[in-house]
Amino acid sequence: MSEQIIASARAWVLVYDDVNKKWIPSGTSSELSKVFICQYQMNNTFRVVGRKLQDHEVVIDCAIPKGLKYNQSTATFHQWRDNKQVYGLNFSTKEDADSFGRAMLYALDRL
Ligand SMILES: CC[C@@H]1C=C[C@H]2CCN(C(=O)[C@@H]3CC[C@H]4C=C[C@]5(CCCN5C(=O)[C@H](Cc5ccccc5Cl)NC(C)=O)C(=O)N43)[C@@H]2C(=O)N1CC(=O)O
Repeated sequence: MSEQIIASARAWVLVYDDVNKKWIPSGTSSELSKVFICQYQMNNTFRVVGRKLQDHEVVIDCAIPKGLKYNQSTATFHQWRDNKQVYGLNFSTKEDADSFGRAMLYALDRL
């Protein structure tokens, strides 16, 4: 009854380098990852978790706060920010982006 996966998609996980004004891969190398939206039912919280397909390195693990502004920039690139950084998901397919985006909106709707 703990954590429920409500979405999974393939994407390159990026963070924005504000100094050099460019996207850099999150983690030690730029590799395709599996990204999930996980729901904790007992306290109705959600988070985005991502792990590299190859070595399972955790490349993202961030809470989805109530009121988050989730920006679907393009059909395959979605992004959002927290007080520390800007996260970007460069999805491998439009379908992956669509299903992840729908699950994100579902989560934001329930918070
Ligand atoms: C993987 C390469 C990548 C692929 C796709 C395209 C799509 C557009 N795009 C960007 O980076 C766009 C272009 C302008 C730049 C300027 C600033 C940025 C960067 C930092 C955040 N941001 C905001 O616009 C945020 C968004 C937001 C709105 C609302 C809520 C939350 C947020 Cl985060 N606006 C605020 C006000 O925060 C930004 O996304 N930017 C990506 C891109 O060019 N490339 C190619 C490359 O980089 O070579």
